[in-house]
Amino acid sequence: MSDREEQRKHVHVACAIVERNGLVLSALRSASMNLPLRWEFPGGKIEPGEGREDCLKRELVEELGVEIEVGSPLTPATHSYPGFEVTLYPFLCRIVSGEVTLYEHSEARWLSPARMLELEWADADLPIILEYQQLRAGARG
Ligand SMILES: Nc1nc2c([nH]c(=O)n2[C@@H]2O[C@H](COP(=O)(O)OP(=O)(O)OP(=O)(O)O)[C@@H](O)[C@H]2O)c(=O)[nH]1
Repeated sequence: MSDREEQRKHVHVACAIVERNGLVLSALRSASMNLPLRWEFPGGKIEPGEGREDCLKRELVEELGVEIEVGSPLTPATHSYPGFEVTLYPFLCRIVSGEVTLYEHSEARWLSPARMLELEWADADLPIILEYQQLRAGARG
């Protein structure tokens, strides 16, 4: 690996696939955020020494004011954006208390899994969405 690649910023992000009544929660990044106006799964950067599940629980309280239960992981996805790389660690989750309140995002929507790709997602999310759609299509048999 060259010095340049070693110095490239790589962020590790836990993200929540929050399910309720067969729908999944998506959140729109606000115009002031990095990757503005792209849809994403709520979550954020894992802090030093923090577990992925603990990160998710913290981020969901900070971003949306909800407490969640963290369930099974899906496959982590790594993506190169201009200027940085990200690895996303997705987990199936459900809300155990609180109402979704937008503290950082500009919009939130509950989507059916089959219609998720009608929105413009952050590029790194695409493999996660495809895996999730297969999982849920399989669950319906
Ligand atoms: N939470 C979340 N972040 C994602 C997703 N997909 C994706 O590429 N990301 C990227 O992962 C990073 C998450 O960082 P973050 O939300 O904690 O922080 P940020 O860059 O918005 O702001 P900050 O650096 O001021 O904390 C962002 O660069 C974001 O663009 C996703 O589905 N959920």
